[in-house]
Amino acid sequence: MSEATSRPLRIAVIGTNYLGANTAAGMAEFGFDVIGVEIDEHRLKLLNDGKAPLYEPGLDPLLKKHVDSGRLRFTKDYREIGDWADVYFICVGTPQLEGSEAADLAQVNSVVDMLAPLLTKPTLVVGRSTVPVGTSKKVESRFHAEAPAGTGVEIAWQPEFLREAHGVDDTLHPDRLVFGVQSGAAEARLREVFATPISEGSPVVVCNLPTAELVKGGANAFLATKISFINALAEMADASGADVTQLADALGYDKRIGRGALNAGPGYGGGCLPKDLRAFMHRAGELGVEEVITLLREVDDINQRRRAGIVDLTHEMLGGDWVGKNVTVLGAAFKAGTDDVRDSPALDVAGRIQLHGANVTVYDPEAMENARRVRPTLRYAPTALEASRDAHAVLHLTEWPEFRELDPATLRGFVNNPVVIDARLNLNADAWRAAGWIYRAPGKP
Ligand SMILES: NC(=O)C1=CN([C@@H]2O[C@H](COP(=O)(O)OP(=O)(O)OC[C@H]3O[C@@H](n4cnc5c(N)ncnc54)[C@H](O)[C@@H]3O)[C@@H](O)[C@H]2O)C=CC1
Ligand SMILES: O=C(O)[C@H]1O[C@H](OP(=O)(O)OP(=O)(O)OC[C@H]2O[C@@H](n3ccc(=O)[nH]c3=O)[C@H](O)[C@@H]2O)[C@H](O)[C@@H](O)[C@@H]1O
Repeated sequence: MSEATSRPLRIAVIGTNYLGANTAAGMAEFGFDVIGVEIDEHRLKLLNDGKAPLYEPGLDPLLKKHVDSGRLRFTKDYREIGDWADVYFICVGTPQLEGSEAADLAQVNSVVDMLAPLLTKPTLVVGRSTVPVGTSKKVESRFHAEAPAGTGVEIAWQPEFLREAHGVDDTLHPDRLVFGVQSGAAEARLREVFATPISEGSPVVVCNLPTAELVKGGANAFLATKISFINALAEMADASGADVTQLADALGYDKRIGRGALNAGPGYGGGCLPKDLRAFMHRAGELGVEEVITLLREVDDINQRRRAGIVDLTHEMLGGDWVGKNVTVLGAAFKAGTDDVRDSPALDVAGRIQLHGANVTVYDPEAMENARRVRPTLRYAPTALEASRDAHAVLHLTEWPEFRELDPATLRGFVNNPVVIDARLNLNADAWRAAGWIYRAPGKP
């Protein structure tokens, strides 16, 4: 409840795809009145029908529940939120800038363009998008200069750590809340907004704006580093006959290390870790902290090497010849549980192999539509079995449970050549070998 008016808080969520759709639904679930602002007509229509614009387990029912209850609606018209909300959350995209490693802040700037002129009363604008350190102060200067309310518009930054495929749970039950604030009033307002998870035990870190911005970039840089570290150990395992999965299990028991983000595989992808690591390096360069770039450059290089390594191994398993060879790619999403194909290792590998001249057929349980849109020249099949027809090599590149449940004996009947490359190290090697397959998994003997 707003203390002043005894009505539920009013929350505006600007930009409602992966981050924003989860945020808007979560805010409604916390009991607030929510308006989501989205400029993409297709997403807007889906959202107003109570449907998520993406595949995210549990999000459709939550959206539907609150669209139906009237607590949540979506619009493209900023006039509906001007002077309406108690808190404005900025959740627009910050992709990699074309031709640079920097973050592209055009969407954040477009929010300021449209929102600032509509704010005539004091209010709180909270950034949730991932931005380079220093961005929030620039956003603040613009609001102060361009909003009729001037310095009455207060800026806070509250980075979000949700993982796709776990978006709803991570939004409702965050493992931590980071409030980058400049006043006790802003902290109090954020504590009011997140009262439910705080009462359930989510820890809160209250800090200044640059710390909040750096926490987010730092978290993703650390995750990327951990993944590349285990992938470097996979290279060591390949060179020495060790098993990287057992290695990860044994390292993970050390509480200081932990087992999370230690699954070796085709490297990290998605709409966040790759571009956030690069934006972090770029910003470090601007700030003159070159050592950070030296540290993280290798993380990115190892990640790229994983994709190239899978292509090389496929070439080797095809007898060193691409021509006339059929390659099946199981998986298109950047990880299981999502239809997101942004910077997906699976699609990248598929595209590289196609460029070499092989015929590539892709199957994914959820990401076919998105994959077709970004890689229209690849072939697509409606099932894993169909995709494997006449294959000379089958590549397991996204760890969907249905791939682990495939019967290798049945699949054996579909292919030309029983070669499987388990880049996710997630199939039952013994079962595949017993069914007559040549099973290879980078990092495993
Ligand atoms: N995808 C994820 O799981 C997470 C993303 N983040 C960060 O959150 C931010 C958003 O990420 P995504 O949702 O993945 O991005 P996205 O690019 O998928 O979605 C951004 C949405 O904002 C809309 N938009 C752009 N400009 C707008 C404007 N001026 N007004 C209203 N809507 C506008 C777009 O149409 C789009 O629907 C990024 O900074 C990302 O790094 C943070 C945590 C998790
Ligand atoms: O900033 C963001 O947007 C989000 O980025 C990641 O979330 P997400 O991209 O959804 O996916 P992760 O589960 O972290 O996986 C990222 C990539 O690393 C790969 N990965 C992950 C874990 C692992 O052990 N090994 C590994 O190769 C995944 O397959 C995937 O390609 C972070 O985990 C979130 O905390 C963060 O909020």
